Amino acid sequence: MPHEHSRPSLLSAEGLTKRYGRRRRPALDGVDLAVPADRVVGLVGPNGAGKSTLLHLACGLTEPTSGGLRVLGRRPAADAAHLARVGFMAQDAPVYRSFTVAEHLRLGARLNPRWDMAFAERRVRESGLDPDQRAGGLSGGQRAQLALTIAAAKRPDLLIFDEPAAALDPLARQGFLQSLTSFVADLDAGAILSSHLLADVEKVCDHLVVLCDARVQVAGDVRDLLAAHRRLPAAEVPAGAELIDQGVARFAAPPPPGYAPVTLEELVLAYMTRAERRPVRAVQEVAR
Ligand SMILES: Nc1ncnc2c1ncn2[C@@H]1O[C@H](COP(=O)(O)OP(=O)(O)OP(=O)(O)O)[C@@H](O)[C@H]1O
Repeated sequence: MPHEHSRPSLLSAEGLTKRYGRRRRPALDGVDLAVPADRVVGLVGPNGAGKSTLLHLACGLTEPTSGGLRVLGRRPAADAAHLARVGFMAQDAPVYRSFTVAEHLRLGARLNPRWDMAFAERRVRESGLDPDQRAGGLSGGQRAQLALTIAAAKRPDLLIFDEPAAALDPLARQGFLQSLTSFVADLDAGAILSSHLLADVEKVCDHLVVLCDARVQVAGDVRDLLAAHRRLPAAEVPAGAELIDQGVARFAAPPPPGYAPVTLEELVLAYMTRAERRPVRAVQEVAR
């Protein structure tokens, strides 16, 4: 994380709210978030939590109902130059089924001013893809590799992935995550990756955002979060600690010795369980 002070934050949101219809519950409800530069962010949360909505807002695919969002210091998709700085890989790695692999690369070159054809062709070779094969005939893993290559060949400063590896078998997933990690390092880029697969998040991410019930439950660098949370042996909560759920507590200051550390999975589950037990909106509605 060497450029923290010289680069704008990856993502910052203030009171970010998105409703898809006036009568519907908001998909995002007053989200405040500040993700520093140069992070690989794991965005996790249950189905319907608002993860895709947040990623679509970040790419400029949809507009907020209220509140503000900045990506790399600017309004999402502010202009063509800003669009070129963000690579997006949507759920299920969509590709043009009737286009060949090589045609995808040529299309990428026409659409993206910073396109790196040498990189794209090398990646296609390295992933064993046949340039003449139509994308409709690729396996899920091959399609994911093609979509990742296209996103990275834009040479973006931020790569955004919406559940990129969900449909892949363990071997294809491992290859995909290795490619993702090496692209992020080579491009010197940040990345945001939504996933239900906590083991994947643990492998590749250094920053975590837990989104449940349209709100951020906890966010921070994984190292700091793990350092601040401990497992409590009994129901008694020591001074300076807040019980989250599932016997996991957050300490305001470095925890005293004697408490067992938590895994990332335990930490995420504690916040998800708390949000499920005590939905913020339910509490607000009772108070009205
Ligand atoms: N285009 C849309 N029109 C109407 N409602 C939508 C639309 N997109 C999302 N929603 C609703 O917004 C809420 C959040 O959905 P979103 O897809 O952002 O969640 P998610 O966390 O990505 O879920 P998942 O993990 O299942 O992909 C859900 O209630 C969903 O039904």
